[in-house]
Amino acid sequence: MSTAIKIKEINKSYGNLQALDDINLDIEKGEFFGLLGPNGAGKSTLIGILGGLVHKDSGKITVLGNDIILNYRETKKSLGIVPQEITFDPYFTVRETLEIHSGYFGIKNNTDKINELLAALSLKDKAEIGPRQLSGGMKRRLLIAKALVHDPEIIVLDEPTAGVDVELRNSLWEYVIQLNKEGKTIILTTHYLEEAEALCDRIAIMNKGKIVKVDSKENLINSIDKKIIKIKFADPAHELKEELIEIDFKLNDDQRQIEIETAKQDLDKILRKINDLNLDIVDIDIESAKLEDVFIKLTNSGGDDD
Ligand SMILES: Nc1ncnc2c1ncn2[C@@H]1O[C@H](COP(=O)(O)OP(=O)(O)OP(=O)(O)O)[C@@H](O)[C@H]1O
Repeated sequence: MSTAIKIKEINKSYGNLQALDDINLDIEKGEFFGLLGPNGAGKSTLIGILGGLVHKDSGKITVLGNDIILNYRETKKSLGIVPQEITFDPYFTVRETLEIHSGYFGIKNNTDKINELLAALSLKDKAEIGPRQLSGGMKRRLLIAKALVHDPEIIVLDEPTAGVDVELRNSLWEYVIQLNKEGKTIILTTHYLEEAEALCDRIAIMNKGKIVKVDSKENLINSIDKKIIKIKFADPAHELKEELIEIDFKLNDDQRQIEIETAKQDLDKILRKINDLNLDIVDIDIESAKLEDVFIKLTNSGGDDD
């Protein structure tokens, strides 16, 4: 794979606040890359620098080999950035907005691409109305369409599903997955960690202006030594209390269900102990660590509330 984006020693301060602190990151062509972090971690600042909206203090970024400052025009063509904040000119319809935006890239007749985007983002029947008449979720989809009219190689989605309902979220992901399969590089920031876990190949976790970890999703999840075992018994399992005395576990009120959080290597020992008691098991469920566990460990914060 060759490099799509190379970020080298990027620093950015706002007064006394160091929003980005020596950021180094390479994103390969064709990757589905996740950029995660709690509020204020610096994700949007980094994306703003990439898109030429925020001035970096130092460092260098190249996009498909082009320096973002020296080769500004080439960079713009390669990137489709969907920003977090929604802004539109209220005087133009959805279709006109997309036609005008195509014009910024020197694309004159872009009807096929515009129709493809309107269909893929379920905006077809809204094509002739103005952005003011769109709901929040529809506006966000128009923002995505706008970023893609020039068919960029690299697509950056900054919180694209905030305020988008589940059905449309799914169809949006289907479209983005298809673009990724066609070879487009996707960079995603999201606070929905289960979304990042389902979609991304590789993930960078940022916190307080720094990248605290970059790795494949599998390696990140495997780095957490945790299993959650849930077992349901046919009858109350009073005897477990004593048998599992040295293990941390939760037994529910009717004593018919037990939940144990354990290191992977203790799994076998615990299951044997339970088996030795000859309890009648009606259901068993073993859960692995989730991306959210990694996120919390590395940033000391939860995913959904930030
Ligand atoms: N224009 C600005 N002026 C001053 N401080 C800013 C500015 N933009 C961002 N910051 C600060 O820089 C830090 C990084 O903000 P940034 O928006 O990049 O974080 P983020 O990871 O995108 O957060 P979120 O998940 O909330 O979007 C925050 O502390 C923020 O308050």
